[in-house]
Amino acid sequence: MLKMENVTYIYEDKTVALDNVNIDLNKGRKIGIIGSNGAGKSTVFMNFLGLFKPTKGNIIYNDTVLKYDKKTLTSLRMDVGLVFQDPNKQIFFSSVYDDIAFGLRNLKYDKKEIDDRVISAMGKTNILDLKNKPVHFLSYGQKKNVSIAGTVAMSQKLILFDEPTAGLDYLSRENIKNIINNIANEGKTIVVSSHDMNFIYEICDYVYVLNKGQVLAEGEIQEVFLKKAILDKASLEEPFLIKAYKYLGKPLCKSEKELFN
Ligand SMILES: Nc1ncnc2c1ncn2[C@@H]1O[C@H](COP(=O)(O)OP(=O)(O)OP(=O)(O)O)[C@@H](O)[C@H]1O
Repeated sequence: MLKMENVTYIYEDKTVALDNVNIDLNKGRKIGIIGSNGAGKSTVFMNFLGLFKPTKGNIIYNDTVLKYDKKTLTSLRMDVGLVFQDPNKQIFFSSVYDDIAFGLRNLKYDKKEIDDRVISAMGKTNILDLKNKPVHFLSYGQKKNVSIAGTVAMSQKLILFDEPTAGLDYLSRENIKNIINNIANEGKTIVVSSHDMNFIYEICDYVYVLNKGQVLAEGEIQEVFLKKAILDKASLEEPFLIKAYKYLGKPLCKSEKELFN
């Protein structure tokens, strides 16, 4: 549904954040966009969301060059959602229910539809017990789930996750993994930007490696992560499961569960 063709993006101060980048979000169901600080990941998301317009090149949306008129951008918003890295930037309302319902109310869905969707999104993100809780009492991890629920309720075809595991403990991280897998199993496309190589390796099936605004490599997840030279060049660490395979002679597994069972 979305592609980036030869996109260069230059900020006002002349920083070249993206340099002739090609990314095709049809290449996987769960796509990782990885790169060290400043590699250009957020700028990629902003361009895919239509919030930034490429300096050169095009965003291709449903096989045509993205136009930036109100009608096309509204359609893009209905198809593409974003889960912010920091849930505090995404949550506006004081009640969990109202916050998740916000986008749906904006689109003027009827009350029953809103209720069904909010409850379903809360179920999918394991926060049904928080329904009546004021947002300011929630922990960071719980707020993260609320912000994901708000996006899940919109039921967009493609969801971008910006650093979904930042600031989360082991259990919350596992919870996010399950949520993402369940959403992908419903037929949605997930795009995850992250520094957390273990998470990306376990969750994604296809990956783009960004380095200094350029795509350094792309491919099936194991194929890319087995090439240490690429990870070194992009200043990224090898995931634990790749290390176990390469240096400890263990089988090449996609999850810790697989390795230890
Ligand atoms: N508003 C801005 N004005 C000027 N330069 C910017 C702006 N925003 C980002 N940049 C620069 O663009 C480049 C890419 O930044 P971007 O935020 O896309 O990287 P990132 O991969 O998301 O980094 P991080 O992992 O640290 O969030 C960096 O050199 C950054 O300093």
